Amino acid sequence: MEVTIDVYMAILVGIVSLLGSLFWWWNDIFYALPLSFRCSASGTKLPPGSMGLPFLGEMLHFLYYFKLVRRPDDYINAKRKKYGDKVGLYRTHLFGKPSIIVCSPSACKFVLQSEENFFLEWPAVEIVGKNSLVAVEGRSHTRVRNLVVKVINQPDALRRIAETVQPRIIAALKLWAHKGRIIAYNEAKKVTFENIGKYFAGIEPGTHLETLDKLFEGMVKGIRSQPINFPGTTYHHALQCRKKALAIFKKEMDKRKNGWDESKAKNDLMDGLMRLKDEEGKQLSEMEVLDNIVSLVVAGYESTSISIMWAVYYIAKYPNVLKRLQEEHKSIAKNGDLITSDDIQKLKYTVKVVEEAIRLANIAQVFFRTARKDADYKGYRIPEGWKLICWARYMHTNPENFEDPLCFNPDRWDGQPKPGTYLVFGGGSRICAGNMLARLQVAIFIHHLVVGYRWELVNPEAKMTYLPHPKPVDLVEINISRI
Ligand code: HEM
Repeated sequence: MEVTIDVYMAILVGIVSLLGSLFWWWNDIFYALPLSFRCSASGTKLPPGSMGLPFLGEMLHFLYYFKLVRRPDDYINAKRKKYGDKVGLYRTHLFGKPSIIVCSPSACKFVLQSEENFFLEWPAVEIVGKNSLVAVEGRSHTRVRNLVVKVINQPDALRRIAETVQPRIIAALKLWAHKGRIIAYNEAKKVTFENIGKYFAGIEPGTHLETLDKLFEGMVKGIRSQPINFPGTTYHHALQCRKKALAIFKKEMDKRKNGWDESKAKNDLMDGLMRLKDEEGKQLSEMEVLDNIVSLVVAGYESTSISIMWAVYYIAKYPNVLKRLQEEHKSIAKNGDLITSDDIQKLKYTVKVVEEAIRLANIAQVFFRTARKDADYKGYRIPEGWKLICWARYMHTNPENFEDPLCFNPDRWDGQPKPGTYLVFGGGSRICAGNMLARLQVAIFIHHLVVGYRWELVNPEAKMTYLPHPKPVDLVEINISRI
C-alpha cells in the first residue's frame, strides 16, 4: 500500500499537537494529576486552578496583570470568574513553586493561625540571619518576639521613639521646602533611615549611616534575587553587605559592652535587646541581638518610607481630608514643638487617615507559608511542601470586604472591618512586630507636614507600578513650601 504525503502530514500534525498538549499540560500532569488520585482516596480534591507552563508556571499571567496592564486585582478576579469562588483557594505554580493561592478571609485565617500545618520560610535567611525573629519558630520565636515587641512596639517604647524621631522629621521637612520640588519616596527613605540609625543603634547622620544605607540596599536586592551564592551574583553581594553591616553594629555593641554605664544608656533598640531578659532571666546572645537589628531594619525601612510616601500622596489628592487634618492638628500644634505619642491617641481623624493610607498602600501584597504536611480545608487538599500565598492585597481591594475599595475614605474606619478582611500587617503569631511603630511614625509625619506646609502633586494622574510594592511611577513628585 502506498503511503501518501497527506498521511505523513497527518501523523506529523498529530505528533506536534500531542507534544504541544503535553507541554501545555505538563505542570498539571506532573504536579496535580498524581495528587488528584491521592486526594480522591481521602474524599478531598485539589483546589481548582491551573499549574501553568513548565518552569514558568503562571508567572507570565501574573506579570501580565501586575506589570503589563497594571490591573493587579484582575489576576484574582480572572480566577474567580473562571473557576468559581467557593472557598477562596486556587492551585497554581508561581515564583517557581507549586502553590495554593489563599484569598478569602476565612481561608487566610485558617492558614495564618495554624502553625502546626504551615510555617513561614524566609527565602533568604542567610541574609536576615538565622536568629532573627522572622527566621525562628516555636518557643524561640515567642521568646525573641516578646523582647523585640517590648523595645519597639509597646507604649513606653513608642513614647521614647516619638521623641527621638521628630527632630529629623522637622529638619527633613524644612529641607524639602527649601528645595521646593522633591520626590517624596526618595526623601521619605532618607529621613526614615536617619531615624532608624538613631533609634536602632544611636548612629547619627554621616558617612557611617550612608555606608549602612548602601549595605541595606544591597541586602534587600539580595532578598529579592535568586539565592545563588557565587561571586558576581546579587545574592553573593547581599551576603557581603550583611557581613559589613554586622561588623558596624558589632563595633558599636562592643563599645557599649566595654564602657557600660547605666547613665549613658542610649535607650535604643540595641540597648534594649542587649539588656532585656526573657522569662527565664536569660539575655539574648550577641548574634541574636545583631541578627534582629539587621532583620528589623529590613522589615521596617522600606515599609515605613512607602507608608509616608502614600500619606503625602493621598492627603494631596483629597483636599477635604487635608482640611480636616489641619483643623484637628491646630488643636495640638505647639508652634514647632514635639508632640507625644499620647497626643496622637487623641487625634481621632489622623488615626483613621493613617489606617486608610496603610490599607491602600498594600505594601505586603502577598505573604507566604509552606505546608508542613497535607492539610484539608473545607474538602480541599493543601499538599505537603506546597507554598501558600495569602493574597492580602485582594482582601483590601475586594468590594465585598471594603465598600468602594480603591477610594481613599478615612471615615470607613468609624466602623470595624469585617473579620479577617484587614491583613495589612498579616495575622496570627507572625503579625507585624512593628505595626504600632509604623502607625506612630506616619502620624507624626502627618502632624508636622499639615501644620507647617502646603504641597501639591506634580503628576496627579501618574500611572502606578505594582512590583515589588505599589507606587506611582513618579514616586510622588511634589512642589512644597512653608505655609
Ligand atoms: C506600614 C508598615 C508595615 C507593614 C505594612 C508591615 C507588614 C508586615 C506584614 C504583612 C508582616 C507579616 C508577614 C508574614 O506573616 O509573612 C510583618 C511582619 C513583621 N514586621 Fe512589619 N510591616 C510594617 C512595618 C514594620 C516595622 C516599622 C517594623 C519594625 C521596625 C516591622 C517589623 C516586622 C517584623 C519583625 C515582622 C516579623 C514578625 C514575626 O515573624 O513574628 N514591620 N510586617
